[in-house]
Amino acid sequence: MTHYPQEKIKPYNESEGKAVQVEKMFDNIAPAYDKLNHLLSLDIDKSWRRKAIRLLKPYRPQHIMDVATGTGDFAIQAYRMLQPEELIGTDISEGMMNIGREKVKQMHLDKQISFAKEDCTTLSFPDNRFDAITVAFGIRNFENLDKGLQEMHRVLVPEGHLVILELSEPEWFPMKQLYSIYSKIVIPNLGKLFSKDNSAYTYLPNSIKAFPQGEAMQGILRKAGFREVKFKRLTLGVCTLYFATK
Ligand SMILES: C[S@@+](CC[C@H](N)C(=O)[O-])C[C@H]1O[C@@H](n2cnc3c(N)ncnc32)[C@H](O)[C@@H]1O
Repeated sequence: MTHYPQEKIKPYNESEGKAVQVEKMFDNIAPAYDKLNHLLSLDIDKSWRRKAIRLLKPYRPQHIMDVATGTGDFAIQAYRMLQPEELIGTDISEGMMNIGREKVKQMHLDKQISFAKEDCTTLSFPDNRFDAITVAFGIRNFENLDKGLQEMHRVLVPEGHLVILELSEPEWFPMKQLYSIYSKIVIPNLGKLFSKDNSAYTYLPNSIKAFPQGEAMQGILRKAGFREVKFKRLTLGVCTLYFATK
């Protein structure tokens, strides 16, 4: 098991474990999360989500788990585009999922989309349970990335697919320079203002910076047992989309 730099980047302090702090942080920012998410990404996150889900369409997955589902935006979009028999959103933050539960109820999708508290590094599901797994902006927060990926591999059916969206640091001019200013000034200040959490939106760019991206992440996915691992940089590298098969 390798340990990666982002596993040491924690929201609040050095003493508590990362998962405990991440759960607290998301419970804390849950009421502001949706608004801030769309504001900080200038709504581009919506097109990233659609692009990611489109990759699954040809395989018509019927049993889907959306890991780190948070307030459910990815799960809702996936349900609309794929119409699976079953869609379970899992997360460690009940605060985030409660917002998601309320949203799906209002959309009359509460029979189609369910939520369950699950830490992705120790899933309670049996082997070969899902045809597809999706994770949007979640894996960067795992306390143990290798374990999380191994668990997702275990509960996928053979030939099942994993789709990951994760924020990344642009490597080239001019986006590298623009992103640098945005992540040092705009994200922490707007984040603090809207979420009232002084650390969460400093943790965000710091954890993005430390997280393995592109070819490095491709290697980590292969090590967890995935094959045909592909990735695509979106919006000049602000986000990276990974697609892998069990
Ligand atoms: C940035 S939010 C993303 C929410 C949603 N996927 C979206 O696209 O808006 C990250 C979520 O990951 C969850 N999370 C962090 N570590 C996790 C873990 N080990 N297992 C499951 N969920 C986790 C957090 O609680 C949080 O709700």
